[in-house]
Amino acid sequence: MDSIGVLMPVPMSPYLEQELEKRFNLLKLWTVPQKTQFLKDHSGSIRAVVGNAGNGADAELIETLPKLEIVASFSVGTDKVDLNKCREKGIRVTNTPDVLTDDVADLAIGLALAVLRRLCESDRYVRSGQWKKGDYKLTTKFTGKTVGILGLGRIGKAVAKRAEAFSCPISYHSRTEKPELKYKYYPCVVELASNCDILVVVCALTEETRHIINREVIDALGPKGVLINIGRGPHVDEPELVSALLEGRLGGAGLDVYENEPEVPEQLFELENVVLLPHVGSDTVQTDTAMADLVIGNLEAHFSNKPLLTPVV
Ligand SMILES: O=CC(=O)O
Repeated sequence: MDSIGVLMPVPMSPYLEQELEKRFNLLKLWTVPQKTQFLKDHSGSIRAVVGNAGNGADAELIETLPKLEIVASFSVGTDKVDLNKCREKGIRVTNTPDVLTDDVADLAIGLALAVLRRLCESDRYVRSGQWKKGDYKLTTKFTGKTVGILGLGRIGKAVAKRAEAFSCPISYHSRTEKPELKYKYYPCVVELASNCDILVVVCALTEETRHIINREVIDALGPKGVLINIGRGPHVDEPELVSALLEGRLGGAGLDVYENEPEVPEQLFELENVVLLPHVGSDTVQTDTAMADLVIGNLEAHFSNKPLLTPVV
């Protein structure tokens, strides 16, 4: 398979690069200065693109690569891949579900604890020597808080399971009710937000879920409510979130994702009821390896005419 051109637009995992290089002709687009010319020069040999949560394969890239057969995303979300264009052209698409579920769900709970118990702020309190002048203030209990989950797929269910261990009543909103689950279903997001203390956003980003967290939902969550976003930045109307936090209309937020990554609204930097992470939901050594192995498994299956391991298209 070493003559097969595999295009990687951005760096994502040294282990993945190393393993791809052992098997394919890996073309690292970020290392070349003249990207358009490079793509033209290699358009006859590039048969696969390996994208990620930030850089997938848009219609323009797909059109540039006439020999493209598969987009193997190093991510569970495929919102940066033009799925319709892929369907139209018979290009296969794969992602990396399941292997990252635990890490992302763990992080959701970590963010909720960090916001309510002010973990980052109290860490800064110790480091800056302020403890010597007096005790840190009281914070808010997490155990028993009502957790609302927006999107009860694999990761949503894993968040629910973890939150249950903290005695949190669970409710959710998703496109359809899941009667086999014992959690309370709300057919509308505003209702879910009005009836929970912590709202965790974990659904897929689609045209229907873009800005699903708007002013009405934020106000329904209210001055004691906490928003946790481990889904995608564009799920949230970010200027509305920022003004709600600045005006005290929302109790707090734990964010791993933003509308224009890596840009983060600077007004949030001063707020101690906000915890900001740089989109690291699945970024552990163990999961990086498992995701990379899945990307390679999908590419090897495709180029040996075997069924894909985790097909999306
Ligand atoms: O954001 C990360 C992913 O989609 O895997």
